[in-house]
Amino acid sequence: MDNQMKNVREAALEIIEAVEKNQSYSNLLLNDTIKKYHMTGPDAALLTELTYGTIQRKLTLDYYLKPFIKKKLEQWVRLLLRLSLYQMVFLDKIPDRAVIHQSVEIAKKRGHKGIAGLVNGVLRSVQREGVPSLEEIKDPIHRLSIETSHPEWLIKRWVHQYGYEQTRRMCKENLLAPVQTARVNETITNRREVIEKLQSEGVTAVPSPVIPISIRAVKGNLAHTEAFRKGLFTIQDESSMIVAFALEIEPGMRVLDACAAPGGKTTHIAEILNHTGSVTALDLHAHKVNLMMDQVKRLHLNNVETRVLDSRKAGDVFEHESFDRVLVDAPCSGLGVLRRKPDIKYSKSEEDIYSLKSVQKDILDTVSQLVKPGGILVFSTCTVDKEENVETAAQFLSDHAEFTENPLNIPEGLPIKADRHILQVFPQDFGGDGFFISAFRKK
Ligand SMILES: C[S@@+](CC[C@H](N)C(=O)[O-])C[C@H]1O[C@@H](n2cnc3c(N)ncnc32)[C@H](O)[C@@H]1O
Repeated sequence: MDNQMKNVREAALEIIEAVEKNQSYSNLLLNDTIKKYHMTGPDAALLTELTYGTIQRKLTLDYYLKPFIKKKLEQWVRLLLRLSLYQMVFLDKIPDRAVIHQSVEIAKKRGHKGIAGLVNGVLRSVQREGVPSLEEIKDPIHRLSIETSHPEWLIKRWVHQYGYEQTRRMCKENLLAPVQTARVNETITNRREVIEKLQSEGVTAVPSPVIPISIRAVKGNLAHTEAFRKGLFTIQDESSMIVAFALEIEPGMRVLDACAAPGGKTTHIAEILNHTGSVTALDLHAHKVNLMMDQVKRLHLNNVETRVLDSRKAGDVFEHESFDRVLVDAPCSGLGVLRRKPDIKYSKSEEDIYSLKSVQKDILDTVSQLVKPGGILVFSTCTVDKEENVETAAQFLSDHAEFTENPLNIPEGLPIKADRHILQVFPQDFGGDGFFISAFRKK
């Protein structure tokens, strides 16, 4: 057990280092590491907690460590201290002396006796003296930035867009682990059957109070079940599930999903079509299109056609005005999914937001030509930034007189309301991702 725990911490340190060097995203590295070391239940859970927690709390941890670090440290030593402090300050289940012992062992193994002594000294001083108080930070923006570990530019931007209180609630929510939710595949089963089947496999799930086709996992991992392998559901965030409702799909329709991989919304649309009509699913990357095909097969769907294509070229490939519905679930900054991908908050910049906005505009301009008269175009993102969301949607309407606002059709159980054709979901609204949805109808 002791040895296993040490391995988990070393693995966590490796992931945090790779993320810090921008080598990959934390969620991808975490999955790869769990597979590589064949980690099971408790070890995988601890690795996830340590990795996400340390990344999520980076700015707070650095603030806490600052008074105890007197000289320049090698990067891995600083990260080891961050990882150790996360356990000492934010986790109750591991005694401080165990954390310090494990960290010193890692320092000895990777470095030398001197580094082990330094790690031991810093952590023992923190244990003795306690971490500095956040109350010492007078500026409210800077304090919120350190307290919730979001960069100051982002806090300023959100306060400007949504006010201080909404920003504070969003930043706090971004530190919590999201509940695992799944969309029931109603072409072959229903919510009650899925919940019973999961129960027989030792996984407890309950019906979602906000989305009629969603279940929420209470105990166990939905991904590791036979019910999942057999295609009874798709693991998907509840905010993402709202998008297909906004498309107002009817049987027999021809639908284009312009940015489709990994296929969460494509398969939802195909399920609503229930073996009628068709969904044409485009994505820029061949490997992602392959992943999408795996999902289509797993869910036993027969009405999805995939294609590797830059949707900015879709106007040359498909007949104009030939789709009843077009979805642009656009590439975006991802600032609505910081609970799942905490590293995004440190890697994205304001320039990224403006360049993504320009890609979003180009995709919308092209694929809007493919919408039939009377058809609906939905534009969605998993971000909360106004520039990428309401601004892109407003610009689209002002550039395209042939489109008008289409009032949003969303599930009644949601505790939030659309503002005519626009819906901004915040992570704190009902525990779903931060998400934006807008709908337009071609005149
Ligand atoms: C937000 S994700 C889509 C998520 C997907 N709709 C789902 O629900 O699973 C955006 C996708 O757009 C793809 N993409 C980015 N630029 C594109 C372009 N110009 N044409 C087509 N796909 C693009 C990315 O590869 C990425 O898979």
